[in-house]
Amino acid sequence: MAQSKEERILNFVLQNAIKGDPQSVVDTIDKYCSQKEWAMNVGDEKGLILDKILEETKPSALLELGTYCGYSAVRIARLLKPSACLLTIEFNPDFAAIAKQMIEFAGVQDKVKILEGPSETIIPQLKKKHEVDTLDFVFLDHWKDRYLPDTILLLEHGLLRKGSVILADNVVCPGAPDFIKYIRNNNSFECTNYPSHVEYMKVKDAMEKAVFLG
Ligand SMILES: Cc1ncccc1-c1cc(O)c2nc[nH]c(=O)c2c1
Ligand SMILES: [Mg+2]
Repeated sequence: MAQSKEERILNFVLQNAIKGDPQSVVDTIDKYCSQKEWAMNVGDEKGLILDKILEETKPSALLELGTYCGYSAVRIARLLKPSACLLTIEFNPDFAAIAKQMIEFAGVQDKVKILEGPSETIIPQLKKKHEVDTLDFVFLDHWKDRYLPDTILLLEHGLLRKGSVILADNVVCPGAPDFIKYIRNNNSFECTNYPSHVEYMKVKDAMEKAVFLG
């Protein structure tokens, strides 16, 4: 069976990165995806914005929507305190299998839990099945047309508290106009836009931070 792009990315990491070194895994994926095959990792430019917001927030309970190959899960986990936990939801089982291996190779498996399935099914289960109280940080990086409905699900299930940070990738390209319209017009959120570019490209993109005010 022909290898998938995601398998090629994983194999490049397994053969070129340093086992147990999350920074080298992040750098190796960026090297492959900027020089060999483009892939939808948050990348190094937007990754630095993610890093800065994580360092400001110092979260303990985190949720990521859209694991893909595990690039951002490794990037996030490398900055977390030992007791912190990142839950990451991935709909595609092939991507989830790649991400599991990527996360284990990076040595951050104790801080990351991959939940396989649709976000609309898993979000309502987070409190009872995954022992979540409230989330300190949420990274939206899955399907743009799920950003708004999943944000509403988080609110409806009491998963946000005063100060919870939502960070959304790709609010310019591919764009999430309904999410942006809702969140910027909702007085319960304080929004900040971070202009950037699509990973590994010169095309304009941006990230949006929305702090829940309770
Ligand atoms: C695929 C693509 N083509 C051109 C421009 C941007 C994208 C793109 C970039 C991303 O960072 C994405 N993140 C999560 N989910 C996506 O679907 C996605 C798509
Ligand atoms: Mg993205």
